[in-house]
Amino acid sequence: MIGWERAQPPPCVALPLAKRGASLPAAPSRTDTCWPLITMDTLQRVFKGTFVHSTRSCAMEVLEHHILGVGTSGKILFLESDQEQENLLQKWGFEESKIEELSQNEFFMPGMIDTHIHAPQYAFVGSGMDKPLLQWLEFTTFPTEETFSNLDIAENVYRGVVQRTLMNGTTTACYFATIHTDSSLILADIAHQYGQRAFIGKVCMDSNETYPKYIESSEESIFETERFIEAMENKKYNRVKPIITPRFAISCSEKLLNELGDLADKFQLHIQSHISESVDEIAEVMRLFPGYNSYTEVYDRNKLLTSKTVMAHGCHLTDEELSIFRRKGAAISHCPNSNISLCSGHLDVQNVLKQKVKLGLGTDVAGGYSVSMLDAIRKAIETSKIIFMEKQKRKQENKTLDQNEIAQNGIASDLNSVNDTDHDYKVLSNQEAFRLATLGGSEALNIDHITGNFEVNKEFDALLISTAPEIRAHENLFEIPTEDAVQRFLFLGDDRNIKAVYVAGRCVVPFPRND
Ligand SMILES: O=c1[nH]c(=O)c2nc[nH]c2[nH]1
Ligand SMILES: [Zn+2]
Repeated sequence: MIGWERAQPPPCVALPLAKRGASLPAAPSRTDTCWPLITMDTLQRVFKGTFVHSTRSCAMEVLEHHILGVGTSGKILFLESDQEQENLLQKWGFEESKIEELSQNEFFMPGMIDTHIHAPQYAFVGSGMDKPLLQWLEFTTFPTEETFSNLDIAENVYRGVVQRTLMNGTTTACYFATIHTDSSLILADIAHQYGQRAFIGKVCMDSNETYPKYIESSEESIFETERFIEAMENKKYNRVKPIITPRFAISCSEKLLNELGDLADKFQLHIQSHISESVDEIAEVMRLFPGYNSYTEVYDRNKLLTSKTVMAHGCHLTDEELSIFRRKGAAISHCPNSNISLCSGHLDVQNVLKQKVKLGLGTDVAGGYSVSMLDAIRKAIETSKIIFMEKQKRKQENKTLDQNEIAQNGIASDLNSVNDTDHDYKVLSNQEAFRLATLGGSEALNIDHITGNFEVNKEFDALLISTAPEIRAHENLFEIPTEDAVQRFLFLGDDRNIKAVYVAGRCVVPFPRND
């Protein structure tokens, strides 16, 4: 299997999950028409304490005094109140001593999902922050990415970015690599080796007017993308998958976009790119693609907007374009640090959610200067506050205009009237931002049937968070409501508070020692 497919309806009845680990089921006889769907899943670890996650109906659910069991498959086998402990011991046949109990200062949350990050740009993270997008690409980004034809450079930087993101709680990363197939494959190997769940995109670009040294021909781009897909298929990595990656419309011909759309369809692959990040970029796209009505249409007519597509930014998408996203089931990766750092614009998250478009968060390293998804959470909230303040200001200005008009004409025209949605605009809550960084990201990447929260049968991608001592403002922090401790972690926490990281039940941070 190349992509992460949703399970098809079962062709035959699955074995019941209960009592796994007690004894193996008899192997089916040769006359059986099909092998049972569910293989043996033995209980591997049991944790007891506080679990914080999001569901469709609740942005942040805090489950205190709960017990969670993980199977050898890496899947969550149960999550129940600890009042059920006796029943669980019986049902799953384990000893009480097997239970690993969290301290009062600890909780589990789902691993965070970075829906948009450029692995090679980790090489210059935090620099080149004084230019707008198109100049930043020309003078900082392309010259660096070009050097990734050198496999030693690639290996060095890619090891660094995988380690750093994992330590910062990114259990799933959706990576852009560079145009170089072999170094992109090294990124896949490293993600696999460290146990990070990842999409890896060999970048495609057959046009580069500003920096012509970093380019491939259309034929090369397609040939190399197929080679990349095949090599990834041969590796048979369970949790590291290829993703079709046209860089953005400016760097791709119509022919290339179209053929990449065909490839995504042929191999049923995920797709990622950039869209409507800055005003200058949109103007350039409309110049290059005069036969199209909008940036969204450029991707859509070339079959690149599907339910497995994630597009970074979308700051300037119109409601009409957002409705195409909704119809196609395509997602947006909101990268607020990058949008501010490159002065690109702000995404109105509340509007995207209102339009029911799938939405996740991304660091967009190195347009964004932080590898941490906690930073993406904070910047998403701050961006929303900026939009709120702008709307408040506009409301106030319009009120003054109205008053002046009434004074002059006895009546105010409705030219100044504030949009209804401006009146009830709500700032993004920390709970909702938490959901975007976890469950939202899994929906955006179309892997919410596998990860994103602690629902039974999903894989256990989790962070063990300790709120002590770095963010403990005073000694009795653990006496404040858990919701408050979580909020403080979201605003003040960092990798020192992330004591362990699990992907599919396997502890990947701290890194296993080689000796
Ligand atoms: O933030 C961005 N980073 C990039 O590398 C890029 N390429 C095209 N458009 C881009 N936007
Ligand atoms: Zn980007």
